[in-house]
Amino acid sequence: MRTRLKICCISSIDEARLAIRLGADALGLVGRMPSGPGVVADELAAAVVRATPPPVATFMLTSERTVADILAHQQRVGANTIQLVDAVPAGTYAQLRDALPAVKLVQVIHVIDEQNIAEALAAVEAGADALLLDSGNPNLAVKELGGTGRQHNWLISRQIVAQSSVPVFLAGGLHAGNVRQAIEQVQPFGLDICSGVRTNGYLDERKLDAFLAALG
Ligand SMILES: O=C(O)c1ccccc1N[C@@H]1O[C@H](COP(=O)(O)O)[C@@H](O)[C@H]1O
Repeated sequence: MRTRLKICCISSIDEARLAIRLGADALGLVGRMPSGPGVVADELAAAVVRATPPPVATFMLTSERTVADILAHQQRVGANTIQLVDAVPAGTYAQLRDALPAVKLVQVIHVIDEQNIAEALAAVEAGADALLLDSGNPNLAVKELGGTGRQHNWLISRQIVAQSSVPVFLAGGLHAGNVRQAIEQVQPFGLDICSGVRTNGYLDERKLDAFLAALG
């Protein structure tokens, strides 16, 4: 099966159109975060969502952790997928699903050590529709919740993919030079990339072309 591609940190409608033209299956729109280079205003994220045709998916990245705040963020942006970049309390997925039955829920797991395998499987058990394995560190005083440009331990990611009953995206420091190895080693459902296809913060057509060529 073809490895799906999500292009993250979309910062304009032009970037969205470029990503779609080159074959993106999904676009990522980064909401308010404690750190990271990809944040955009909710109004801009909402405009990108409105300009994105099906079947391209729109992922709203949220660092909110209460159901009320996540729902409020979703109402401002209108994306069809919520990407939870931080851990959420038990019961959150069920409450979100009741409120937004058509919206998919993707839980980010920041892969630091083998304990993250149990964390990932618990998120699946609790009702996440998909997992996204990234390289942040939510334990820092100023949390890193993604957009690090760093690769993590893919041996752990491979174990999560092997044991997950839902699709798993791989993120974190991907670029044209390591994407082939990422696919072979981790065997994810999809790839998620931000800094590896950007120059000075802007989506770079040549880097994206090179990434896609390496993807095969
Ligand atoms: O990009 C950000 O600013 C960001 C901030 C907080 C959470 C997630 C963020 N972006 C996501 O991080 C992954 C990995 O980025 P990279 O490829 O390592 O630069 C990216 O795909 C976005 O989903």
